[in-house]
Amino acid sequence: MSTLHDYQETPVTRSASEPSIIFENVSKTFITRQGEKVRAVQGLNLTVARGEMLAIVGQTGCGKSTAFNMLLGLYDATSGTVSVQGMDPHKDFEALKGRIAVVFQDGRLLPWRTAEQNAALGLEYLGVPKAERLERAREWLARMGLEGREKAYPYELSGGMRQRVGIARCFALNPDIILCDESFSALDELTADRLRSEFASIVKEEGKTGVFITHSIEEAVTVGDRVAVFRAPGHVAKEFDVRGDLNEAQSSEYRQAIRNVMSGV
Ligand SMILES: Nc1ncnc2c1ncn2[C@@H]1O[C@H](COP(=O)(O)OP(=O)(O)OP(=O)(O)O)[C@@H](O)[C@H]1O
Repeated sequence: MSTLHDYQETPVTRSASEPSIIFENVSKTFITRQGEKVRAVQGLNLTVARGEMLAIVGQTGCGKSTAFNMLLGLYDATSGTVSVQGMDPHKDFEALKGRIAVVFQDGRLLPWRTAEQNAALGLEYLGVPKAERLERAREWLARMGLEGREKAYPYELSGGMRQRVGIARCFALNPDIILCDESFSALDELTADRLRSEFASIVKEEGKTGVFITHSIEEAVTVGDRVAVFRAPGHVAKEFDVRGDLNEAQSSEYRQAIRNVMSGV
């Protein structure tokens, strides 16, 4: 008998306890240079509660990045509503600055800056004074195990260390929401495993809301409290509640169920 828990979507409410992120019947259509319409996202309904980590998994081209870019305010929805902490991320871009931080795949470090200067970059954009931003950057570098490497340049660091600097930069901002797009996929498996669990623990300890985009079912089940399986064009085919410690048999059952939904079985 199956032990899997399907996620029951709670009705969208507008209150103090309203979810941190809401997609309500969202669609995004691109017009190509040849004038063709591409429906990247269609009928997307999704909520992320405050303090929750949602993993989004789906095959290439199913609309994950488009949804992610709408959260960042880089794209406006063609129809429907995207709400981040009660604001429209596209229209209220300035107001949301500093509240959302992104961990990119390769750390996206500036090669001419030291680890601490890179970790302080987000705070610099927000206008935080130099002494304060470097102090916060150093605190987070230490927390990420990089004490003593503050003055190192990116070329002197391993891929895993560079990603740690990227994570330190993200947390130094003290954002409410953390977004990750394939953040650990460029690392070797062991380094990725370690960093992924450390990252997930810090997100929890700090009470942040997280959205984690990945192609990897394994990663989605490990990192997420909940896994939303996307299918093209950009909608949630099914959600799975995976919070709590899963034993190997349960984890394997979830992975298989997610694989089936991803591939449309
Ligand atoms: N700027 C754009 N102009 C036209 N079409 C686009 C644009 N961005 C994305 N698309 C199309 O929208 C669809 C969804 O793309 P998207 O990048 O969101 O998928 P994805 O799930 O993130 O894929 P991947 O996992 O490969 O990054 C694809 O068919 C893609 O070709």
